[in-house]
Amino acid sequence: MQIGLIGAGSWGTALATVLANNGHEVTIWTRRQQQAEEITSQHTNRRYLPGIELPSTITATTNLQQAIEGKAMILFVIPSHSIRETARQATPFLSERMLLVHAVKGIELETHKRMSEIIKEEIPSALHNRLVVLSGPSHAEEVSRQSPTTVVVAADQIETAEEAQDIFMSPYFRVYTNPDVVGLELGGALKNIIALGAGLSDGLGFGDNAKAALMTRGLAEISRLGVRLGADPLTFSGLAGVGDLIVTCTSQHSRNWRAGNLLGKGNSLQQVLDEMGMVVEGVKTTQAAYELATSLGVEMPITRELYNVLFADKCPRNAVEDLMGRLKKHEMEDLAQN
Ligand SMILES: NC(=O)C1=CN([C@@H]2O[C@H](COP(=O)(O)OP(=O)(O)OC[C@H]3O[C@@H](n4cnc5c(N)ncnc54)[C@H](O)[C@@H]3O)[C@@H](O)[C@H]2O)C=CC1
Ligand SMILES: O=C(CO)COP(=O)(O)O
Repeated sequence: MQIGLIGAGSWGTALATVLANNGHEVTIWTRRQQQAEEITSQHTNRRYLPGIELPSTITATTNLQQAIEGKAMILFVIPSHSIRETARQATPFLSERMLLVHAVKGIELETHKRMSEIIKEEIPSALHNRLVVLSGPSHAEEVSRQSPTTVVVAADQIETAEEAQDIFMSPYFRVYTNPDVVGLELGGALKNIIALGAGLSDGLGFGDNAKAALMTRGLAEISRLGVRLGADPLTFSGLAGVGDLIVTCTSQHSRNWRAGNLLGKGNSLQQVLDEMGMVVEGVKTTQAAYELATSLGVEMPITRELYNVLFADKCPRNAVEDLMGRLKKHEMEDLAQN
C-alpha cells in the first residue's frame, strides 16, 4: 500500500518504520528540504530519531500534493497546534477512497476541540467516516527499535478502525480497536498534563509516593472531564487511558515528563521549551483543559495547580501545599462521581 505521512518528527518517523516494515511504501511530508534529502538518501532522521536506520522504502518530500495524491492512506503526525492549518492545506489533494489516520495528542487552545473534530471541520464531509485516531503508550524511540508496543485505534465506524488495525499490526506493534473516539483523544491529550506534574514532582525531589498519587488522582480528573465530554469511562482503564498515563509519567523518553522535571529544578517555562526542541503538548493542553474544566464546572485540581505554576507564576511548592491541604474527601464517593 502507498501511504502519505504528514510530519517528520519523532513519532511520524517511528510510525513510518512500522508501516515500512509491514511492506508499505511511505512518503513523508516535511517542511524542510534538507531533512527530506536526509530521509530519502541517507535513510536517517538524526534530529528526531538519532541512531535509527530507516527502511529504504521510506522517502520524503516537501511537496504536500506529492505526499498525498494517489495514496491509499494519509497519516497526520504533527503537533496539535498545526493540525487545522495542515488539514486545510491537505484537503485539495484528498480523495474519497483514502483512509485518514491521526496520531496527535492535544486539544486546540482557541476552541477546546479535539483533533478529529478539527480535521472534520477542514476535510470534505464524504471523508468523515474514513477518519481514525491512533493512541496509546508508545514512545517513538522504543517503537523505532521494535520494542513490543500496544496501541489502540478508534473511529466512528468500527470497520474503519479495523482497516487501520490491519495496516499497522505487526509482531512488535499490537493494535486494539475501540469505538470510543472521544475517550481515546482525551486520554492521549490529558495524560500529558499529569506527566508534566510527575516530572515537576521528581524535579522537586519528591518520591514515588507523590508520583503514584499524581497518576492515580490524575486519572480520576482525566476521567471526570472525559466522561463530562462524552467519553466511555472504561476507555480510561485501557491503553489510551491508564496505559499512556503510566508510560508518560515514568519514562525517560517523555518530553512532558522531562519538561516538568526541568521546571521543578528551577528553570523558567521559556528556558524549558527552548531546551526541549520538540513539541511538549502538555503545556498548551494544561491551558485548554483548565479553561474547559472551569467553563464546565468540572473539578480538576492537579490541572488547576499546574496551570497556576505554568501561567500564573505560582511557586510549585505552594501548589503542592494547596493540593495536599484541600478539604477532606471520601475516595469511593469521589470516584463514583466519574
Ligand atoms: N514522540 C512520541 O513518542 C509520540 C508523540 N505523539 C504525538 O505525536 C504528535 C507529534 O509529535 P512528535 O512527532 O513527537 O513531535 P516532534 O516535535 O518530534 O516533531 C514534530 C514535527 O512536526 C513538524 N511541525 C512543527 N510545526 C509544524 C507546522 N506548523 N506545520 C507542519 N509541521 C510542523 C516539525 O517540523 C516536526 O517535523 C504530538 O501530538 C505528540 O503528542 C504520540 C505518541 C508518541
Ligand atoms: O504520548 C507519548 C507516549 O505515548 C509521548 O509522550 P511525550 O510527548 O511526553 O514524549
